[in-house]
Amino acid sequence: MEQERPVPPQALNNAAATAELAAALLQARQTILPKRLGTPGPDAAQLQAILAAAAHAPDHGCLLPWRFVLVPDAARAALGQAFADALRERDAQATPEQQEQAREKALRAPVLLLVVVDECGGDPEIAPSERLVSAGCAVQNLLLMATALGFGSALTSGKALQSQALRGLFALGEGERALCFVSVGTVVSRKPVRARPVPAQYVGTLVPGRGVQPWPQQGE
Ligand SMILES: Cc1cc2nc3c(=O)[nH]c(=O)nc-3n(C[C@H](O)[C@H](O)[C@H](O)COP(=O)(O)O)c2cc1C
Repeated sequence: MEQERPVPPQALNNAAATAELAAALLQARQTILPKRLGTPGPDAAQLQAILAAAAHAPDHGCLLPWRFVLVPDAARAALGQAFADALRERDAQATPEQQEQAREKALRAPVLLLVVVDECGGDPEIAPSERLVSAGCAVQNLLLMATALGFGSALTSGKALQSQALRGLFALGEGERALCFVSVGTVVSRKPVRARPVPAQYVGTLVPGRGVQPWPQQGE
């Protein structure tokens, strides 16, 4: 298997330019739902770059507790059937129209991946929550690389992920959990970007004796 060549340190020696580029990339990513993603999808080299980005996620214990399963065109009908079966697992009265709607969800976006996390294999000291964080980081890397290559992307979830139909189709092991799907493709249309929270909304400062106080503190 081809190893990635390490980036020479001098490639990142202009911190200001690198930060500006990183901020632009982060800010460019927004969810583009699968129904808004069309062809062309990434070519083989682009898909390789997107998938390779995941490997740069932090991974406590280097367990590689997550994996991705590509769902190519030839497997979309089977996934659609699993979605319809999952619906019937939850609702035996689901109408044929509802089942068809469920099936149709498998046909969107040129690239579709299932994210799977292994919650208990390997070192039992590494908790499921840490594995989920690692998986989240891997997914974000993948989304950012897709964005950098000019593609739109989205995560989608739903009750079908826990269904026997889907678990069976993907042959998930006992300790494995299907986290979400990742879709990638060309942006056909997009919604306006959403307002982002600012750090003051999600950052506090620990002040011994006074608990967690707002950030920034006065004078900071
Ligand atoms: C694990 C996960 C699952 C998601 N599943 C869905 C989904 O099923 N349907 C959906 O519309 N958005 C889904 N989203 C996307 C969020 O709705 C989206 O990230 C949010 O609206 C913020 O938009 P942004 O990604 O453009 O910042 C999911 C996001 C995450 C992290």
